[in-house]
Amino acid sequence: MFLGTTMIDPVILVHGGAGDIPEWRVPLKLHGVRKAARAGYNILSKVECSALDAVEAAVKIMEDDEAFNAGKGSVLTIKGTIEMDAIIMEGKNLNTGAVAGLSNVSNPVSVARLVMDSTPHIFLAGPGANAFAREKGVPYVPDDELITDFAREALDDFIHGKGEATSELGQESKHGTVGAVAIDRYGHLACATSTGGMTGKLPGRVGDTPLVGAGGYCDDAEGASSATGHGESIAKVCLCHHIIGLMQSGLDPKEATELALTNMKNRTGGTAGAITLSNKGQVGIHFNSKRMAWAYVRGGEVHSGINPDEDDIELL
Ligand SMILES: NC(=O)C[C@H](N)C(=O)O
Repeated sequence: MFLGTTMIDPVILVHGGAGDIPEWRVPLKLHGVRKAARAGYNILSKVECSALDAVEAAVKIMEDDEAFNAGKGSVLTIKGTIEMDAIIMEGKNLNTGAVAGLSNVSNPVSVARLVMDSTPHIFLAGPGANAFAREKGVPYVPDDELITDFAREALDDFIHGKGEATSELGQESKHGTVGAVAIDRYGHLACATSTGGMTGKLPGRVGDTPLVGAGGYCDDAEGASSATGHGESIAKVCLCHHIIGLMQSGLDPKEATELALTNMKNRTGGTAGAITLSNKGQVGIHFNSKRMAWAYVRGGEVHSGINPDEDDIELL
């Protein structure tokens, strides 16, 4: 409900993927997540702001940045092709849009938004998702323009390496899925997540990212969460829904995010990270991978980090 009065301070929190990120990629990742968080906050600062617009804008910035495994810079299937997955969700009414196996578009998150806004469905996959993007006039981008040298090298390393698709170890770790959660001044929450998946995945493989409750979940009654990491593990435990459920039983977002990730690791052996916001604007950030780039903006401050227990603060 649009109340027209300030209820809480808006917050946007983003991640740029969990993984074994090499040292030389750290500055690129931090630059990208800070830029995305600032762009999202810029939208939240407007009077007629919406958390939904803010998470879409922040994710688009990271999809356009080839330092991340989403949009341009997406990792490749074993056949050398691009198949991208994305989700967007609105906490006010649980409206959701998702796509899987998308190619030839720069911003899968915006196609997910179109699924949400202009179809009676929540999820389009494969040829249907691609045809839908064309019907909606989403600009066609040759996949060659989305494929980077890093993605090609990562696939090459994968093919000559250990031969198991991973999301957070080895070559693929040069890149990271992206995600955002936000709360606007009216108390509405939104989340969005976008990825190229895992290097060397089988064509047709769908990970956690576009699955409601796995790669993202939000409900104004509690909070919003977005995940990154080993997709099969995240999906098996419906990680984001689990986090929100733990908050419902009284944990704060930090405790809920940490406990859900520990439970996931214990049950599946996989590692991941997640970012969470409560409906009061409290932040939860945790990862059991080596690193996860994240940033959030609240008030006049931009917080960011990539190593455990890091929190750098800049003025907006
Ligand atoms: N890097 C990632 O977060 C990958 C993504 N979760 C997937 O498995 O598709």
